[in-house]
Amino acid sequence: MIEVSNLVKKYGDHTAVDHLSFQIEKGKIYGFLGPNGAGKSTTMNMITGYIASTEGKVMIDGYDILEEPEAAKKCIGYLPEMPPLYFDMTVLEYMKFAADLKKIPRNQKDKQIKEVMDMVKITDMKDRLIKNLSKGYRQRVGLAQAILGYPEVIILDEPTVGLDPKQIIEIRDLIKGLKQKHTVILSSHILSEVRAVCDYVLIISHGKLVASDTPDNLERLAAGSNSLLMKVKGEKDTIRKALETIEGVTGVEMSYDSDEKLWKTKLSIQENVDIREKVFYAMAKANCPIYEMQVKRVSLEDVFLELTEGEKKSAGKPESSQWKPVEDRSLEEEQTQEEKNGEPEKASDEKEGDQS
Ligand SMILES: Nc1ncnc2c1ncn2[C@@H]1O[C@H](COP(=O)(O)OP(=O)(O)OP(=O)(O)O)[C@@H](O)[C@H]1O
Repeated sequence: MIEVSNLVKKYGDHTAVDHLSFQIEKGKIYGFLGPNGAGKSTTMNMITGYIASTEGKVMIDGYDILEEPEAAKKCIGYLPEMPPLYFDMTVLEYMKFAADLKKIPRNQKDKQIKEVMDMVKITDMKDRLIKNLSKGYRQRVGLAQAILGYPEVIILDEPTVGLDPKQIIEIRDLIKGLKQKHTVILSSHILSEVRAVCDYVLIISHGKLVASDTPDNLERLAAGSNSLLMKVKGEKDTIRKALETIEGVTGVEMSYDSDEKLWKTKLSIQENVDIREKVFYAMAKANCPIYEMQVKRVSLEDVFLELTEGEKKSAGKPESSQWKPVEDRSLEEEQTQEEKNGEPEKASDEKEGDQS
């Protein structure tokens, strides 16, 4: 359906997207996941033909987005990060305007507008000016224009950003419903969103694709680092020896908690092996009572944190997950870069004409 090959976008010296290649198959929801500034919006803007790539190719249903933009764009509905809405139009006026831009045949126009407005539940708001809508409703209107024309692929850039929890749930449900008839690609820096909505995840960091798989497989792949955390009373060597003989244990780390007078013990264990019972009997046999035992499974969050934690580390597997919250990253720094390299891009309203 979509084939992205060796896609590169440079803003001056800064490489925002760095040789990205991936394929999107029909009928699934894909999550494009990465911290702020990872290059998600830039990639989506290139896939949808909003901006040109520096290198590489995007094919949509066999059409090159730059060489045959009209045919390629017919297959795509796009909700950019800043929905291109005209605030002085009513919802219905805007929907008609969007339908005209998409060249929806006259005999289908009213029917489709009604269907789509019903689908995203904005019919009650049809006569309201867009500037008087809440952010959640504006997002629905943006989503509605993306769905109009029933394109095969719907691309949503951070569709729930800035919404309240109730609106987030509603928009997520709407997105899940789209899967029946469309392929959906959504970008997000929110893991729980991707976990809740997507069948397949593409993790991007510093413009590079660092992992792509189903959420379950990503967790399973990283599950080699599953571990069992314990607090045990007894002699260090006795505990260690007893634990090391247990089948499935691949490593034992111990540190003494002098307050509790217990050994804090971390067992590395093989994937899919439950050794709790063996550990219990081994410790009982060694006369070393267990005070606490907890299995620590790798979550998608751990995978994400490991993969996106730093450019230097992203090639290998970092030891820890000292994630710097994305909100803390220096926006100022990015803006300076933007100003420095200053490749002029159109304002969001000007991009309206490109929506198809
Ligand atoms: N027009 C531009 N000029 C210069 N640099 C840009 C421009 N647009 C984006 N960048 C830079 O490219 C990098 C990737 O930005 P992009 O917006 O694609 O990231 P993102 O993953 O979508 O992040 P966010 O979630 O914050 O939108 C950032 O460092 C950003 O500052």
